[in-house]
Amino acid sequence: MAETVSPSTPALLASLDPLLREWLPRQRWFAGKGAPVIGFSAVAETELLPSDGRLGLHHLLVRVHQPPAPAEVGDCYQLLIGAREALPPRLAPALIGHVTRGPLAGHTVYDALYDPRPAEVLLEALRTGARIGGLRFERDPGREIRDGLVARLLTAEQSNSSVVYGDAFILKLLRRVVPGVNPDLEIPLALAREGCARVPAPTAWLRAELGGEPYVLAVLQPFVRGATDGWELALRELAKGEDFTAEARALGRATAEVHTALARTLPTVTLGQSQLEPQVAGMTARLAAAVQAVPALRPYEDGLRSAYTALADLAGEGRTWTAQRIHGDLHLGQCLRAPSGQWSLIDFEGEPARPLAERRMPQPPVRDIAGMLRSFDYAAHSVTPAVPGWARLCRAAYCSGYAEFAGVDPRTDPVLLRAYETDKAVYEVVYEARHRPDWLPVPLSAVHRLATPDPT
Ligand SMILES: Nc1ncnc2c1ncn2[C@@H]1O[C@H](COP(=O)(O)OP(=O)(O)O)[C@@H](O)[C@H]1O
Ligand SMILES: O=P(O)(O)O[C@H]1O[C@H](CO)[C@@H](O[C@H]2O[C@H](CO)[C@@H](O)[C@H](O)[C@H]2O)[C@H](O)[C@H]1O
Repeated sequence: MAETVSPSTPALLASLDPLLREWLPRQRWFAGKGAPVIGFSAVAETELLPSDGRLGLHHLLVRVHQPPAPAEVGDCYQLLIGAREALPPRLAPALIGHVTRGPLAGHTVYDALYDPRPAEVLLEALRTGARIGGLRFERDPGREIRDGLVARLLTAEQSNSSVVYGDAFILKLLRRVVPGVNPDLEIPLALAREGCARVPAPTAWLRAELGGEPYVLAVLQPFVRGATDGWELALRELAKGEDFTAEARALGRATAEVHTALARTLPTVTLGQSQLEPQVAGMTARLAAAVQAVPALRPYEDGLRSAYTALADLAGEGRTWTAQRIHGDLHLGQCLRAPSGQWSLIDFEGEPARPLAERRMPQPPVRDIAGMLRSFDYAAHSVTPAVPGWARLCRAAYCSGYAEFAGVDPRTDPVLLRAYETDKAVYEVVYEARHRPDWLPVPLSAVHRLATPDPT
């Protein structure tokens, strides 16, 4: 079922089908690794460069069919397919396969983001505000994009794919796309409007309107040159036995700046007992599911649940909290330190596995704070021997830095903080059991601490 098919590339997807079945599940960003791929349907096919020349470029949005989900609710992925008569050896890692039938018969197809020339076609389309088929390349007219910038694909392990242009810009091409307003564009645009310098301001973006629904497909931002992410930096300092509290304090301040700007520019709501109930119910249900999935959690179940009931009790006594738009998936890896010492926060997509509507809901800012506190703990427990004292100092410095700017110290609400930290640690236990079993002791050490009613 094709919702929009450009007449210039009929049946392209059908001819790629056997190659994509083999290639797609091997991609790091493919989220459906648990079930076999049994077919595809085209959501949109757009020709960006015709394949009759030396180099063809095709933009595809494909719905992936994976049992037991019905075909029409399969995840939708964004692909950029390059087509050449022969693939130069430098592009071998990008190979998808050799096409034997259909419009690209006789061509070798590959992931075009590995190839500077097609990636530069995308930048040029953004620079000129092109409209091609259903694709809308848009830009902030107030921000300059130089032409002739050379593209290189980032090879980091990512949920999406990013291309850097001449160390001036970075384009994040979303891989699994969903209809609706994407917070990865919405939040940085809102922060830029507020003049918040902690987040690189979107310079341009790619949108599409498909079946009457809006999609955000890519976002271009200034590239922070020579940056190190917080996780790398923390591990480096730990290995040297260095103090990290000055950076932790600066990170606390940066988080507070972002939260303050978001509370000014996007809606906030008051959470009383009736609004908090579903939050607590969600935490409790996630804990129950986690205990089923990871039996090592069982001895701690009652202790962990007490973190949630303590919060529900406070709400029952009439306490209220303010919820606002937040980062939603904050950890040290989402913080970039420029050589100047300035910290930026990136990747406002939220936890990609959660539905978009949930990711866009106002939440207590402590959720981000809890994510960062967990991250200091992670760093300290990922080295041998673990250095819990290092984490304690960083956590305290981070909260102080936050309080200095926001005027509120998260430690003054220990019940709320414990509940959100517990929810994150439970999530991490499941994440590690699934993806990195060797890391399981890291969140389990926090579970041990959080399961006691008065954690320090
Ligand atoms: N503005 C930026 N400047 C420099 N590097 C960046 C910038 N934005 C992202 N990066 C780099 O790209 C990586 C992936 O970006 P991210 O938004 O986290 O993508 P994903 O959602 O795919 O994980 C980051 O870990 C960081 O190294
Ligand atoms: O960055 P993602 O959105 O893909 O987040 C997932 O992977 C993270 C690991 O890469 C994981 O983060 C956990 O490990 C980090 C160290 O590798 C640590 O800094 C985080 O605090 C910890 O939660 C994250 O939970 C997962 O969603």
